[in-house]
Amino acid sequence: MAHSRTPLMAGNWKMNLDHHEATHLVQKLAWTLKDAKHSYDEVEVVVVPPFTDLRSVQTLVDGDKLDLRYGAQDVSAHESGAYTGEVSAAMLAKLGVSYVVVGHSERRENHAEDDALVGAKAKAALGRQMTPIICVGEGLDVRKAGEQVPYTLAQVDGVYADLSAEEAARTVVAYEPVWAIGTGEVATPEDAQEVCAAIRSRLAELYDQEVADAVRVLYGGSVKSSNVASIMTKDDVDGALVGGASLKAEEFAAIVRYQEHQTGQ
Ligand SMILES: O=C(CO)COP(=O)(O)O
Repeated sequence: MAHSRTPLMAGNWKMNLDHHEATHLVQKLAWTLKDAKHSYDEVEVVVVPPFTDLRSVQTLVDGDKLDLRYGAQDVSAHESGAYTGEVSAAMLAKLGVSYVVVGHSERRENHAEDDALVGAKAKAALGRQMTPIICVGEGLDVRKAGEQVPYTLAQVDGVYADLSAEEAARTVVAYEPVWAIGTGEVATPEDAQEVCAAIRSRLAELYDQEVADAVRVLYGGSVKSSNVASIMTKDDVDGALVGGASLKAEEFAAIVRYQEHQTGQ
């Protein structure tokens, strides 16, 4: 990375680990990172547990003053009211949540979320001073057709349609090619760079270069400690959104410490 954006490593636990297990994993992660003298300024570390774990994670992070932040996996686009099963941005902000994942491909697929809804969710998070991690990325058929860049940029256009430059500058984008999620099929560093760079250029077109330079663009999809360092050598990749590998403290800590195994890549 040849710029001043702080790398961000976020662990999306998906629908795994109850609040007891969450406490255990966060404690273990904090200890592992402490041993390695991890510095918060060097790499920002975020865990994204299920909603039911957030209060326990908050208590632990605040009580022990841990060097990490936490996020939620989704948020309602609505303020409050008759939306059974939904969780509002205000409720998350009250729990000290810093990040909210919006538009994950699993929500787009299983809950028919479209770009307009994802944009509204991002706006809801921003309205409570939380950072949305906006997920975009193509499926296998699109990749095979070589259409990954226009497809992903169309998602970017749709999600940012209603966001101001000030709001856009406070977002994070996660490029997660659907064919690489949970498959062990990781995109090559060049694949990741191609789309991440295109996303940044599109943000410069939609807003300006300052906004594009401020936004961190993450790669997600089968990231592990063994492949993260080479992906992180790319200029427009500012971090990773990690699924399965974030459920093991040592493995996720090794991902956070990618710089230690970056030499020679
Ligand atoms: O979907 C992902 C993170 O949001 C990626 O999941 P995996 O790392 O398990 O492939």
